[in-house]
Amino acid sequence: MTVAIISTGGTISSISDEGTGATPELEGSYLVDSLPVLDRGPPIETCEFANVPSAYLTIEQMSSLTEVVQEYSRNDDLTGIVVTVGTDVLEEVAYFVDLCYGGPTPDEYRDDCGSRELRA
Ligand SMILES: NC(=O)C[C@H](N)C(=O)O
Repeated sequence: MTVAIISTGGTISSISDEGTGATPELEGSYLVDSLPVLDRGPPIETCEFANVPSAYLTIEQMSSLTEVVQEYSRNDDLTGIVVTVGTDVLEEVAYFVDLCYGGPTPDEYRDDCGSRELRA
């Protein structure tokens, strides 16, 4: 069973630049490769959805993100779907996708596989 990680940008995907500050440039696959603890978990498939500060996500992009989540949720080979989003509008994106998703929701929430490291 595989976990899909859909990356959208935010500080977690950013590198520091003295002139422009933090700019999202790192892909989700880089984030996964940066966390060796994830090797202990299920295989991971990454989806580079966007690479923007979260406040730059448009309604259209959030709608597309919902469609991507819906598409992944139809894949029986997946055991989980993770969306990485910047913290500025994290709640708004989660609320939007939750309202528009309409698919099955997890019946179990787990706190393992390096999620503490991811939160850090
Ligand atoms: N911590 C963050 O990710 C903040 C960032 N400005 C964003 O929401 O994209």
